[in-house]
Amino acid sequence: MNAMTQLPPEWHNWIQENLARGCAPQSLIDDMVRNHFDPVFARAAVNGVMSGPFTTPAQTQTKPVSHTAGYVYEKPRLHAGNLIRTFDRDVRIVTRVNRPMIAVLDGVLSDEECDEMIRRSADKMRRSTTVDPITGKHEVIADRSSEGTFFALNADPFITRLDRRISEVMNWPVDHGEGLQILHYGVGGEYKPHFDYFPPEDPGSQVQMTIGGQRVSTMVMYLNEVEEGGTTIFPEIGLEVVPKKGSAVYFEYTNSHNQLDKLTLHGGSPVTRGEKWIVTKWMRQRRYGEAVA
Ligand SMILES: O=C(O)CCC(=O)C(=O)O
Ligand SMILES: [Fe+2]
Repeated sequence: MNAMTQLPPEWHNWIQENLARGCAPQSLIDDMVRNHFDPVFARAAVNGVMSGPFTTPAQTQTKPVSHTAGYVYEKPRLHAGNLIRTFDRDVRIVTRVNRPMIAVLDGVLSDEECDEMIRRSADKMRRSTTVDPITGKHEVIADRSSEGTFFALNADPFITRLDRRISEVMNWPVDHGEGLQILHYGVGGEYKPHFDYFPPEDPGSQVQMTIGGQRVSTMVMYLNEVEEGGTTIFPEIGLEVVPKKGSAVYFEYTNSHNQLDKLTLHGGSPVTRGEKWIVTKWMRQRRYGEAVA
């Protein structure tokens, strides 16, 4: 039998989900090889997902990245004005940075929605097992530390409502969005500075971008108050956003010429007291799930 050298979308999700749960990368590569993937390809695919922001904080590494010089700032996708009216909620813009394009938004989620999101995620992490997408067999991986989970687009009416509101706030089509990704940090938990876009020189980036193209924008929503630490940091410009339940930080980094804005380097600083729950939305250039040749 020929080894597989194309990454089907279900395997892309499978790698993403299991890395987010803290599975050892080598165990995922071994599983893929057992399922007839070419070993070199399997390693590139897992590395590619790892170099994206799907990894748990402990696995994240910064690496030198080269970028297009002279990023051209176009008209922001985010609405002008101080208030964004979505179909079911008004969201207030409290701070804007123009270069890079960053905004802090108030009231993206209600307190009840934040609580519900945490409840559902904690439940999901408890129940999580690894599912082999070919055999459908569920397996519990012993070395997993449940750090994150995600909700497929339009998973149920609650998620659908949030996906719709978030797409209106980000002013980008709902079907260009990846599923909502939840991350939980305890004391000491951090997310080292990284880019949310796929650096073109990383071998795994090509694999990532076969589905929906490059990422264009991010919104990180805070689900709880963090006692101390846990700010979202933008080291290139010295900005720190303090988590506030229901608020969010939004930023854009890919323009219509496919240039990438390296000033959007960002991370989550260590939580020094309490805990931190966030939900992140990443938007793609095209419909997510739409493969390109
Ligand atoms: O934890 C944070 O504040 C940043 C999270 C982040 O960078 C991401 O989810 O891509
Ligand atoms: Fe990020």
